[in-house]
Amino acid sequence: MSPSKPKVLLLGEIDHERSKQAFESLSSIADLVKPKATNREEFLEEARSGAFDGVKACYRTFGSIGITGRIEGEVCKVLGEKGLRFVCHNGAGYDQCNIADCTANNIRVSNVPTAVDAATADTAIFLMLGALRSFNYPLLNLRKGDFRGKKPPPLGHDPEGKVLGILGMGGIGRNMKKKAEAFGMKVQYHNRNLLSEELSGGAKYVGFEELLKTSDVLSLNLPLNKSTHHMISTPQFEMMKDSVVIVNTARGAVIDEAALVKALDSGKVFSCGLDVYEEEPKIHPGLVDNPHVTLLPHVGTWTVETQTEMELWNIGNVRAALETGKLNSPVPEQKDMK
Ligand SMILES: O=CC(=O)O
Repeated sequence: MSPSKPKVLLLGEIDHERSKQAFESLSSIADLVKPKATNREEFLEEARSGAFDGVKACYRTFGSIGITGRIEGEVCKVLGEKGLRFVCHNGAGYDQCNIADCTANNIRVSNVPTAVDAATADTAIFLMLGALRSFNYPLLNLRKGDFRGKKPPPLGHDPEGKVLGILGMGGIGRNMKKKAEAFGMKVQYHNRNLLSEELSGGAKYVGFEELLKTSDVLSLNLPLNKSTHHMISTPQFEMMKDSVVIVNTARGAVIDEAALVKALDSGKVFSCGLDVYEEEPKIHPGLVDNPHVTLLPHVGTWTVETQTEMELWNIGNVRAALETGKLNSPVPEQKDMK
């Protein structure tokens, strides 16, 4: 008798034709299963009932948090006991997964770097220009049939000659750096590690406080974890230049949203461009009601090309897990996991 195939659990949807086919092709080496559950309680019940016995790897999407809740605690324990060894997260930011809980249950986690870089950096540039130029205000007025608004739109600022401070110089930060230079900006960065000259592309490395004190625009391009939660709050805003512009395409909770609203209201922050929020899909009323800020609903990677590449990359992680027992892009916290 041939040994039974392992199972792959699909949490969320695969949307694009090429990736649907790539996922289906895994059926030659694994049985592909989906949950019936629609919330965490039902999901745990389904797992305990044996429906996921033999699941070795799972492919999960950002939206699947609606089915499972965060990948932490009981979910890790129950799935780990049932044999789950790999969680392949389709996204760069994997803050929905508690890596310590996964490690404790012998579950390895991967994310999707690189494929997200260009589209997220494009979004950051859009938000930066929108915020610098205060484009949202005239956009709103025009749509209300009030061409430039009763009051003329506030004058914006040119990117040319301004200093862009990038906090987190990974793939997205580096991609944004190149694009910002095309607008005549000078780029400096702060990162956990100093980058080689080749990787930094000549951007100046500065300490965290110097970045805050000397940047005209501050862009957040770093992951959310315990040490970056509310990294930007009132004391940090106080250190910044007057009329600074803030751009966030990383994760909302890197900024203390209430402190940002206060800094906008006091004029310390000229404007901001945000794609991410502390409690998505809720947004602080002080942001929604402010006509001058540029807001997007977490669509940084929302293009056909990028979504397809992300799905394919994530399927590549599932395949590698099944065929070699290793993930192509394990999360850094687990790089040394035996
Ligand atoms: O938010 C998008 C991602 O983490 O890839």
